This record gives sequence, structure tokens and C-alpha cells, in this order.
Amino acid sequence: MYIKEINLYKITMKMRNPFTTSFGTEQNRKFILVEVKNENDLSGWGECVTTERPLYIEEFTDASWMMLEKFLIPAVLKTKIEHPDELQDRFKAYKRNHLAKSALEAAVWDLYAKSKDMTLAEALGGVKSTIEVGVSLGIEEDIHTLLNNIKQKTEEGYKRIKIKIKPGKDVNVLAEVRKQFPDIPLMVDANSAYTLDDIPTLKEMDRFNLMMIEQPLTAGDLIDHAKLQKEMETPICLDESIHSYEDARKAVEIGSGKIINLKVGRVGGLTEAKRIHDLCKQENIPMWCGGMLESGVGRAHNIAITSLANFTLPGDTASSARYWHKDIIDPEVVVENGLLTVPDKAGIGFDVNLDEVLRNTTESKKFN
Ligand SMILES: O=C(O)CCC(=O)C1=CC=C[C@@H](O)C1C(=O)O
Ligand SMILES: [Mg+2]
Repeated sequence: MYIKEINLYKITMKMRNPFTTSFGTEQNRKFILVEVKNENDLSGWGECVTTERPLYIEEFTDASWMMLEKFLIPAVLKTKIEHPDELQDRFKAYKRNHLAKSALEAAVWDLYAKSKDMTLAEALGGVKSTIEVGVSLGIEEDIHTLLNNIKQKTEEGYKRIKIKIKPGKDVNVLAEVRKQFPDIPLMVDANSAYTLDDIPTLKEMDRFNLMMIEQPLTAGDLIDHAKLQKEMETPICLDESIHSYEDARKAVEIGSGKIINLKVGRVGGLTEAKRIHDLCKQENIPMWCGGMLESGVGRAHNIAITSLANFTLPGDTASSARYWHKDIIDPEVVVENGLLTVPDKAGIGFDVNLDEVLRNTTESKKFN
């Protein structure tokens, strides 16, 4: 496949509701879409899941734009690609910048699958035709708002509820949640807000029968998580500590956690995601696909990777309407009874609504 043209779109989309974690509140999503065209004018799409400020990870939207423009696009434009796995090698000289690398690689994967008339799920080795979906709920000022949100999402059928916690809004919040919902599949995500000094508080969470606690300690840490896991019964799930296959291998080896939240962007793309999947499958580490408050484009890639066999736990790939008044894909993603059907159309399986993309575009650039 010859890469004839690449387009970048800087997008601003306002979410229906603000989303608060231990590190801040997000409502205006500013991210990048990448469109890659081959010699037949077929388009593949990828999403760079950065935010305006580097709060979750060190990358941010303007920096990733520059990374794509100066280094990654020149490594791909006007070249032939036999298979998307080749991009890892082309990008290897450039350190990190995983969200930017992943976005361009994702667009090439979509284009590759379309050019072979396969679904992206098939191209990745997916085996499931439906996937289970959970939902991630932000921190709320007021407990009644959170309880109402949980009630609504449970009634909508989501297969598990994840709530964000931070010091001061943890054990007390969980006690209220469990009083009202003693049996729902429940987990928490701390986004790195604790240290080993908080072991007494973290151990108190063992009494709430949680599926897991996600990323309690520092981003990037593996050692302290291994110490904490030995003290806690609740399985630890790693998010901000897993940036690569190598991180996953080390985490498994030293017991930093029992579950992995795989985010395609964070690990640098679908090719690396597949490698981590295969490792976790072999090592019996359950996984699920995390979300980055994506538009439909990133969500479609998440659905495709979740169709691989070892994504055995519900992911964060909720309905488009959970986030957006209007998504940029047709049809929108609709979760029913906590289940999503993996699309059977070629590539990502959803049409990108170019009018809607352009309506939300603040800057664009064509490379050819
Ligand atoms: O619904 C989603 O897309 C997942 C939301 C979510 O939990 C997260 C989104 C973005 C950054 C983090 O706060 C985060 C997470 O840590 O998993
Ligand atoms: Mg997380």
C-alpha cells in the first residue's frame, strides 16, 4: 500500500458532562484525528487521544501535532507499507510519544484492513463478535449525584461500574455506594493519587468486594505496586504504569498487579497492544480495554482490539451518547445491556462523518 496523503485535524469537542479524576476535570476535549490515504484514495483513520494539558501522561495535543508533523509523518508519507506492524521499526528511533505514534499507526491499520476488505478486528486476530462494556464515572462533589449516576448506568445494563477516587473521597464514598448497591460489579480508579504511606486506607478497601483497584500509586511505578499487592487482597490493575510490552513483562514478573488495563494509545499502538495481549494470555493475566474519553474513531479501534480473546473483563468503551451530543461516526456506538456488537464492515467498521469532523475542526493540515 502506497501512502499518498496524510491529513491532520485538530478537533475540539465539548463533552455532555465534565469528568473529574484525582488529577483534574475535563470537559472540552482537544485532540487530533489522523487520516491516511492510499493510491486509490481509500482513507484510514486514527485518533490521538491527547488532552490539552499533560495531566494523565506527558504528551499533550499541541506537542503531539508537532511530533506527527516533524517526525512521524515524514517516516510514512510517500512510502510503501506491506503491513502496519512495520511502523514500530520506522518510529523506533524516536523516544516515547506513544499517543502520537499510536494515532498514525491506527490510521494505517484501518487503511490496511479496508484495503484487504477485512474488519479491523479480523486483521488484529480478534475472535469475539460481541464485547462486554463497563462505564467509568468521575468524582462528584455530592454523593447523591454519584449514587444517581451509578443507578442510571446500572439500569442501562453496563457490566461493571468504575468510580474514580482520591484521598478523602474513597472509603467514605465506597461505604455509601455499597450501602445502596451491595452486589454490583464495582471497581475504583485512583489515577496514582496514593503512596505506600496510605496502605492502611488502601487495605480498608478490601472490605468492599471490589473487582480491582486501578493504579493506586505513582504513574510508571512497578516496585511499590508489587509491595502493595502483597498487602492487599483486592487485585491491583495497572494503567499509568504500562507503556510497553517490556513494562507488562516486568509487572507480571514481579507481581505489580493481577490485571492490566490496556490503552492502545498509552502503549504506542495496536501492534504493541497485540504483543501485550499475547503475553497476558500466556501468563493468565486478565485484561480489559481502557478509555480516554475518545470520539467514535478511537472508540472503534478500542472495540476492535477488545475482540481479542484475552480481553476477558468489561472495558470502558461506553456508548457515544455517554460522552457526546453528536459523535463523528455513523452509526454511533450504542451499548445495549452492557454489550456491543463488533462491526462487520471493513476497517474500523463505522463511517467517519466528515461534515461533523470539519464542524469540530479548529486547524487542519494536508501532507502530500
Ligand atoms: O470512559 C472512558 O473513556 C474512560 C474514562 C477514564 O477512566 C479515563 C479517561 C482519561 C484519563 C483517565 O482519567 C482515565 C483512566 O484513568 O482510565
Ligand atoms: Mg485509569
